[in-house]
Amino acid sequence: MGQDGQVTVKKQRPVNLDLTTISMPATAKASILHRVTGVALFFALTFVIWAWSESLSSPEGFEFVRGLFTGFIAKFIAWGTVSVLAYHLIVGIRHMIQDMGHWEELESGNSSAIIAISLSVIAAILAGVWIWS
Ligand code: HEM
Repeated sequence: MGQDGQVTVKKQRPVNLDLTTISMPATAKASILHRVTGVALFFALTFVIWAWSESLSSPEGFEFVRGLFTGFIAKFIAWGTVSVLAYHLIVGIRHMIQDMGHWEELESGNSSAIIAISLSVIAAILAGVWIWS
């Protein structure tokens, strides 16, 4: 406290807001990506719900949506949606296991984050093979 009763803070504190120079542990990366994929899923659902609705509206609508999925852009959106869902699901399951009191220590938290991210990368590769083959 200063003499005037106000909280005094050192003015020249080091501040680093440059994300590119901040070294983040795997747990932090997993957490940030989980939020990013949660928001991405929300927007991806507009495409999924539209495609569902259109394909169920009529036989022509079904053929139209089926035709779309022969193109790269629709395939890429579908791959992105499946990959982002796989990540959010896998890291979400890790999150719920942590909520039950496991993998909260530095070592187990870190290794479970690396394993969850690795499983998601494998899932994204498999999704790509599935969609493009
Ligand atoms: C397509 C459907 C989904 C959408 C749009 C969605 C979206 C979101 C969003 C926006 C958040 C908040 C993230 C944050 O504030 O950090 C979140 C959190 C969460 N999601 Fe999802 N999610 C979906 C599906 C799932 C699934 C299938 C799981 C299964 C495990 C899941 C597990 C979780 C968990 C455990 C959290 C809490 C994370 C935390 O407390 O930091 N979500 N989700």
